[in-house]
Amino acid sequence: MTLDVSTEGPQRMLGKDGKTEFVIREATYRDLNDVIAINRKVLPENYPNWFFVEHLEQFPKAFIVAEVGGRVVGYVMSRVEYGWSNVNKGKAVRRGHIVSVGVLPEARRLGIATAMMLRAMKAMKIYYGASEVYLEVRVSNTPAISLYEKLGYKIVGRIPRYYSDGEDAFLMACPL
Ligand SMILES: CC(=O)SCCNC(=O)CCNC(=O)[C@H](O)C(C)(C)COP(=O)(O)OP(=O)(O)OC[C@H]1O[C@@H](n2cnc3c(N)ncnc32)[C@H](O)[C@@H]1OP(=O)(O)O
Ligand SMILES: [Zn+2]
Repeated sequence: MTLDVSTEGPQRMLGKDGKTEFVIREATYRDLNDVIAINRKVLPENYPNWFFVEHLEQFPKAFIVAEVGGRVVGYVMSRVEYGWSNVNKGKAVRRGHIVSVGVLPEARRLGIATAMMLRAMKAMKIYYGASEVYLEVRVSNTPAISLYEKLGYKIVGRIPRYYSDGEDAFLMACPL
């Protein structure tokens, strides 16, 4: 997957329906209430407010939101860590971590998650020195798994009972 996307300023894009315009940009503090509301609406994995603030403070270039008609409809929250590679076993690397992704139901299948992910991945690489990126996803979450596969991620492991309801996670990773 090419990371041929800009990481500077707001980017206006056309949805896959050929008519919905959306904007991809870095999140600001003023977006956090919307981001938190979307997270609570679309995912069972929720976090205290400080967790969102901390990611925005530490990795602002890789905390991306999407807007349709001036309304925030999606987010990607990321971080970069130093740890064992999920791509080259035994090597310690700076690895990007996609912590949470969500798009409101009414704004799905337009390419918004794809565009936000590409921008977050490129930002992790060029601003924070990540050479690869990984994430966890529920083994039953077919839409998200196919999104990640299209972006070049591969399943590199399975984490038993990762989620609080007992479901396993796939560990997926992609070189940058
Ligand atoms: C690390 C984590 O956060 S894991 C959890 C991920 N988040 C969630 O599961 C929250 C609930 N789901 C969502 O918010 C959304 O459905 C997302 C984020 C998974 C996808 O957002 P979207 O903006 O709709 O994705 P986008 O339009 O870029 O889709 C890209 C590709 O992903 C795949 N995809 C997306 N949704 C679906 C679906 N419902 N069924 C099958 N494939 C899908 C398709 O391959 C799609 O390409 P296509 O539309 O050309 O077929
Ligand atoms: Zn994670």
